[in-house]
Amino acid sequence: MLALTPAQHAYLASKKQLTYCVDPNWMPFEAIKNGVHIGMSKDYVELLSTSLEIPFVLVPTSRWRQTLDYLDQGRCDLIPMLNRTEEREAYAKFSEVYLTDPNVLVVRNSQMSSIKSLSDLRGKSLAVIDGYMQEENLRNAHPEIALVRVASELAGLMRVSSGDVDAVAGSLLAVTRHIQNAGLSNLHIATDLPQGDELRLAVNKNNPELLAILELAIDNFSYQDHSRIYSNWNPIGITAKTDYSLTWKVGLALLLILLLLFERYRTSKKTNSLLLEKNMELKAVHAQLSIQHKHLLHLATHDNLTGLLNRKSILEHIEKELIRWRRQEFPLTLLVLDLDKFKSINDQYGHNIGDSILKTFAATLINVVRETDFCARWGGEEFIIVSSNTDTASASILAERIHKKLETITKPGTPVAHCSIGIAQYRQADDFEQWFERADKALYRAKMRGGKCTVTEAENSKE
Ligand SMILES: Nc1nc2c(ncn2[C@@H]2O[C@H](COP(=O)(O)OP(=O)(O)OP(=O)(O)O)[C@@H](O)[C@H]2O)c(=O)[nH]1
Repeated sequence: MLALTPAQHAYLASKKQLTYCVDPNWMPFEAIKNGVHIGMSKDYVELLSTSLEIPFVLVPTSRWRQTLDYLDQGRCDLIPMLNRTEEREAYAKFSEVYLTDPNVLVVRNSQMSSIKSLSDLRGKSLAVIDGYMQEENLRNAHPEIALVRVASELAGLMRVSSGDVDAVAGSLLAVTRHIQNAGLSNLHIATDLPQGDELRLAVNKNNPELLAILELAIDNFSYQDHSRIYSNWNPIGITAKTDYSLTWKVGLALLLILLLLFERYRTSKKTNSLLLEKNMELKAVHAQLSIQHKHLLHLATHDNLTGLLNRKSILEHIEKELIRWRRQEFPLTLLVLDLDKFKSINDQYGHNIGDSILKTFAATLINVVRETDFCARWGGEEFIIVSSNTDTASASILAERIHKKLETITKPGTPVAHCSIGIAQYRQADDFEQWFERADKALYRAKMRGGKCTVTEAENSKE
């Protein structure tokens, strides 16, 4: 059950239904087929509709640009899967990221060795999908590349395949699906692009109430929901199927070799195309496995609930950071954070609200720290931040920002969460345990002062 405020209930009751627009041609993420919405976003929309108890009605569009225009003009209430970009922020507001997919550069096999990264495309042509995030990113970041706008990923792949343009940028899942379905065997994935898809829900910027409601519903998506939707539209069973068909095709290839004795020219052509087809299948399987691998790696290194690094993985980062420290000493500071009176929040509001506070707290840390800092869930309601090139004084400023931010981000229906923070700067000859213990003692002192405050190791030792 979602913790909606009375105002949010009234908002939904007055709307009666929510309208949405999708990309008409972006499988497996989403598409419109014979007027019906299909793809992963369809399943997410159904989840939203069930948990908010309101019908979601598709407003069909024929091109992606039109989908964006409809949101801008308020002709639909939301787009369920949208990357955030500077240009889109002029008319849309975005939820947290809830689905990611790498983006890749695809080239012809014959250009495999000459185009290995974006920098090899200087003076060459690159197909981008009209209105997609990559069009905006690459237009701004790589003016030296001649961009060719195309209507869809498939149109871009066909033009690369025919030699009309040199490369195309697209989402890994969509690109591998098209290459496989259209049998574009002369294409090859050259590299990952720096920016992949980070998909969020988007509403018209004049509608922040709706965004707050949708965010509550997204928070409720479970890991099982995500993996069920992913496997609905990206069936992993392909590996087993491919094995059988490979066996069958190898048999056929042997038969063709016998026929070679009679029809040398025709048969060799067929064998060649068969091998190319198998090669493509292997590439597709390889791409699927690499997605699964990334997914599993993420599960092994990140905390399931908050998405932060887990304890095992932060310890590995710290080990590397200490090796770096020994080469070039720099101020390196550890912050240990613990939510205050969390047991009584759980007791009073229930475990689900407790979980939601942990997630919001984690998102706050990620927002506040620098890109070079590492944040992790240490366990339960305890978190740590390792901040490089930061001394105790700067870490105290960071801690203050966290306290302040917590005051402002409380969601409707949830209590204000506070935390206590202990800080210790790394010292030569410390091992991690000694360093952690010093920060933990400072945290204990902060708790003794009643919580909602920061104590540095220096203050702690004065007392
Ligand atoms: N909802 C939720 N609660 C958790 C999770 N992990 C740990 N907890 C709870 O966090 C609470 C921690 O309680 P305590 O260690 O007594 O700490 P506290 O109530 O925050 O008290 P102080 O730290 O002294 O302010 C326990 O009730 C745990 O069950 C989690 O993943 N979700």
